[in-house]
Amino acid sequence: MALWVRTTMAKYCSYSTQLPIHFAERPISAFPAKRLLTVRSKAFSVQASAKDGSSTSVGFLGLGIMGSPMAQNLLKAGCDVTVWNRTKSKCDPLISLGAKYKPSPEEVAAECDVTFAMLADPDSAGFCVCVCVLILMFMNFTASYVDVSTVDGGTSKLINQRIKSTGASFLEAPVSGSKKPAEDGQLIFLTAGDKPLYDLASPFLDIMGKSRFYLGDVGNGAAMKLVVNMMMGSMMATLAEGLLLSEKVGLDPNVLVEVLSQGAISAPMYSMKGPSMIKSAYPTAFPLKHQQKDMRLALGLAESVSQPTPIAAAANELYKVAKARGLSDDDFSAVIESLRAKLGSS
Ligand SMILES: NC(=O)C1=CN([C@@H]2O[C@H](COP(=O)(O)OP(=O)(O)OC[C@H]3O[C@@H](n4cnc5c(N)ncnc54)[C@H](OP(=O)(O)O)[C@@H]3O)[C@@H](O)[C@H]2O)C=CC1
Ligand SMILES: O=CC(=O)O
Repeated sequence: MALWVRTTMAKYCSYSTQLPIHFAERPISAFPAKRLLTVRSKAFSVQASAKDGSSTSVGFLGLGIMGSPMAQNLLKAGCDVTVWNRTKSKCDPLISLGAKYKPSPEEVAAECDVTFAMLADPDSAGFCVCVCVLILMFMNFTASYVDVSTVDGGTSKLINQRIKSTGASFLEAPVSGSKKPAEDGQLIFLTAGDKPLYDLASPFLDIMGKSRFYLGDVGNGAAMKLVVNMMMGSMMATLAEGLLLSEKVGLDPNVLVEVLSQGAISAPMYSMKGPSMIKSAYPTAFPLKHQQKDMRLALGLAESVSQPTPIAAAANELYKVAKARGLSDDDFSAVIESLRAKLGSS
């Protein structure tokens, strides 16, 4: 079946990095209407059993820095979890904790009542939906799909259309909070889309997170996440400037971090990241390439409504410089290196 789906999908979209463009261009009407065979009884049983989240099968696509601990928390809470990751080896620790494994995203979606996707960017999120859509149409008429990746609203709306065209329901639910909050089940979910699915998914969101916001129509969750991360990216760039300036004028940057922590502009991020930035250490919690992606998407959002965002635009340039210097996979706090280069202090 998986082979058939892949062959059929190849008619619609290639597996290249350009796939989401094909995905975007393909009209919904291109999908056949076989789902008229819909079997509704499963939907009712899913809704009934999911009140405490206990007997709903959960799929998880994408086991990177965030996806792995999120799936792990679901397993630890006793959920029935099936995983897939492009690099299979990242599934192994989850399998040893009791997760089931499927070799493709579409097989996870076919198998599970609710499938979560935690993928890198719009391209990879679009890819997974693209391959899942056909199988949902033919095999799992009552499935639900929750995308927790950070993507732009346009991508999220397309994913929503594609998933809805199968009869399945869709929730966008990007998260605020990094590696440690993911490990600790302390994420903040910024959700939008099908309200019944929000209710269905809430027990799982509550296992993985400390709070959840329901923001209405698809696109609002993505927009909220991008505004938050645009501000976070600018704040990090400001911290980098402050640390380097304090050093240049002979102050101890560690004292600056302490002063910041006691004043009106204190932020957990400054206290967490400042000390390691001073030591030029950037252990990755939030990869710099993802922060730059979020700045880019946020600037696109601002552009779409003619909102000036000059500070974020300037910060984005620093992340681009850092990427060009080979720091994509370091923590986003490595953005300080682009200023060190500029100021000639490294
Ligand atoms: N890290 C953080 O602090 C936070 C991250 N986010 C967002 O969450 C998402 C995931 O982040 P994070 O876990 O840190 O990222 P990682 O880079 O650690 O993981 C990315 C995941 O996407 C998969 N992937 C990448 N490209 C493709 C592709 N072309 N096809 C299929 N799968 C692909 C990777 O698979 P593989 O293992 O094979 O590479 C991996 O599972 C991003 O959108 C990020 O912006 C949100 C909040 C916090
Ligand atoms: O997206 C990153 C985060 O820390 O939130």
